[in-house]
Amino acid sequence: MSHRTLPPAGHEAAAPPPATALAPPPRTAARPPSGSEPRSGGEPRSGSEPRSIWPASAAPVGQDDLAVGGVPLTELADRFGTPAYVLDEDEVRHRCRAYLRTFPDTEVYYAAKAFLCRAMVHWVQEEGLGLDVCSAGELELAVTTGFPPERIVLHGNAKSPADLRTALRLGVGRIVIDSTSEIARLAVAVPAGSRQKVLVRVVPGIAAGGHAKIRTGTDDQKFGLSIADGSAQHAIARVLSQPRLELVGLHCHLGSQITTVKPYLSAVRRLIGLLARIREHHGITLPELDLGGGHGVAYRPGEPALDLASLGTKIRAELAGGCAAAGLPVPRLAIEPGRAIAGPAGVVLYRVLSVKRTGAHTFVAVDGGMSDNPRPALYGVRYAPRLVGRASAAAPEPVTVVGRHCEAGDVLAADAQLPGDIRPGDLLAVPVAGAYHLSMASGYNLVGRPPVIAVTDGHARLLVRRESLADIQERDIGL
Ligand SMILES: Cc1ncc(COP(=O)(O)O)c(C=O)c1O
Ligand SMILES: N[C@@H](CCCC[NH3+])C(=O)O
Repeated sequence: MSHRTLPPAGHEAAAPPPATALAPPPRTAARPPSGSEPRSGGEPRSGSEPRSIWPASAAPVGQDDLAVGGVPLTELADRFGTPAYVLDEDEVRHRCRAYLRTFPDTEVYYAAKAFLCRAMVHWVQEEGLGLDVCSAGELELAVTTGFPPERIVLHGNAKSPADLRTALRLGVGRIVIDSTSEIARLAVAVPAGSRQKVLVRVVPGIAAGGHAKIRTGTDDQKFGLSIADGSAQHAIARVLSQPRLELVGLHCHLGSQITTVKPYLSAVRRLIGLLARIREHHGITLPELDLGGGHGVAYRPGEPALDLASLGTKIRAELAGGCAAAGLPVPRLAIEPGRAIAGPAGVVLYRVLSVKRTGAHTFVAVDGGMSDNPRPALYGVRYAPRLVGRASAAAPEPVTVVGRHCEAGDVLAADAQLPGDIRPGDLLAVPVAGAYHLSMASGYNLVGRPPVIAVTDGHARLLVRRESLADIQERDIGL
């Protein structure tokens, strides 16, 4: 389906919540690709029915190839080279729609840090989502692409003067206060006669998230203001004393890659408690509650994923019950999914450059690495690459897929299963590559960042070109 023929944004908002979790509704009759596995959305399916971690459009082509968005991956590798990131536009759009259907009456902000480019800005806007940004860079890219600034929320634990200036100049809808030192700094920058809507990011004291480095709901980390030690309450009082700041609500983001609903419900309870105390002390009722993102997806067959339908139903029930008990009106809800929208829509293609068999391991080295995907090195996460473009009768063997960088820790997929005859020249495809790969890419070893290619309806188009040596050299102005 081309995006030109899509219904207008919000068109499907009145439909009943889907039976699926983060999965898009069924669109094609394509069979899941061979060797595939649970859907990253973790949607409930009957019994032992196989589920896929690939985009819903993924379909086998002949004996050995796989098409995504109707385009064979071997064709993409030949045309655009490797490494290359492939983004299934329909998958992104359907994930946006699944959110809007599951969370009616909610502001759904796509978290741009997961992955942003101009096309992504268009897709998210056309589907009717807002945008969560955390720098002047993300903000400028979005607004200069035409995204309405009033539907943007700005985050950051250490917003620079340029971030704040840009936010005020462009007129962002909301700024999330993350520290007390930011309050006066922001207030003086707001032009006389106007008011900036703000939320205060609070730390509810809840441990959740896929790895210690990405848990942000507890007191022992850098984000937000603690409810337990009173910093949140103190910041709220300071904000309320600033006439140029309009406090519209509370924000919390528990962490990332959360696969159960329970921590979100605990957060709702604690935030309602704080809303009640704010009304008691300050006589005001805050109208908004932003629960952040963090919705987990499966990266490998059998891994758990957050059930979006259950999240939607249970959050609404908790909010309604808790507010009724506290005598508060139900605030307008906001959420900020990043990974669950972009992650499963992406596939990365690598070419095998060498295969080394040591005593204990087989190392399959490819032409990318930790410079385009630092996640395994950062969090020890695992991926499930597969061979495409060559039929192999060899039995699968455990291998370690490594990158090309000068680090022994440059691992892309530990304990992966690939055919025993894997060899240089083979093409590997890794699913669930759309979030936090390229957005965290580095310039290590000056290899240049890979391109991003959109696929839809059997067509491929370049969204972001490969970073060339000329790009790299241009920045280095010499002596
Ligand atoms: C404030 C905030 N909102 C939303 C997100 C998006 O998180 P995720 O991509 O896990 O949904 C993040 C990143 O963890 C974040 O820091
Ligand atoms: N970058 C992390 C998650 C942190 C998200 C940003 N707060 C990941 O790759 O999983």
